[in-house]
Amino acid sequence: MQSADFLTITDLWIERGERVLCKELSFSVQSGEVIRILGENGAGKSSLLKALLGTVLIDEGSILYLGEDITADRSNLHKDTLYIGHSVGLKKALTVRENLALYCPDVSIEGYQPILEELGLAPFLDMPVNKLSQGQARRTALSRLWLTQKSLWILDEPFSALDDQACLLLEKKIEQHSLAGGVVLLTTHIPLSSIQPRELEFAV
Ligand SMILES: Nc1ncnc2c1ncn2[C@@H]1O[C@H](COP(=O)(O)OP(=O)(O)OP(=O)(O)O)[C@@H](O)[C@H]1O
Repeated sequence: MQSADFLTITDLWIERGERVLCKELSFSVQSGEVIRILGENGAGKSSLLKALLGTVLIDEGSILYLGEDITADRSNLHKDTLYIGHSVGLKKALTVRENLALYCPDVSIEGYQPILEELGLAPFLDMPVNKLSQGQARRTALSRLWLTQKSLWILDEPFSALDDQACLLLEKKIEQHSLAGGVVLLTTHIPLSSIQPRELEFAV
């Protein structure tokens, strides 16, 4: 028996304000795929990611997750998804350690010391996020990719504010996730150097 697509998007129609962002958009995603959503500023890439998550309403169309229709109820998708959006989504008054404890309650931070060292976060664990640079805050948000186990990563501009070393580290992590059968949907305006995602042009 043929296994179901990881995601099947059919005839998606999204309007925001006065604009139609997409009409009858259909595509499917298989396990292990990395998909880069392409499009100019304002094309609707972030809106599409949010529509998949259910935080932007879709006007028409359907979304299947592993063969199950989740258009009306995304809870099964949410259980398996890690979303990191444009804003880093951290509690700014809390320290890096406190944020990680909040978002990754099941892990012992000490067990992840090597990756926190590699991400350059170890010296800042007890610093409030509002005292970090943008790149350090982005690294903190992205460390959840190492600290949690979710099959679907939805990453909106994950490379922004990162230096070359952190970009490479993130690309390597995305590649490992896909080799392990995970799925990554991402947007980025930054050229990628070591991974070649499937590209999905987003335009009306
Ligand atoms: N909260 C909102 N309410 C109404 N319209 C919005 C809202 N957020 C974004 N839009 C509109 O939706 C359209 C698509 O925006 P979106 O952020 O999805 O584009 P994008 O392709 O991700 O852009 P960028 O590359 O600049 O990040 C834009 O016309 C924008 O003005």
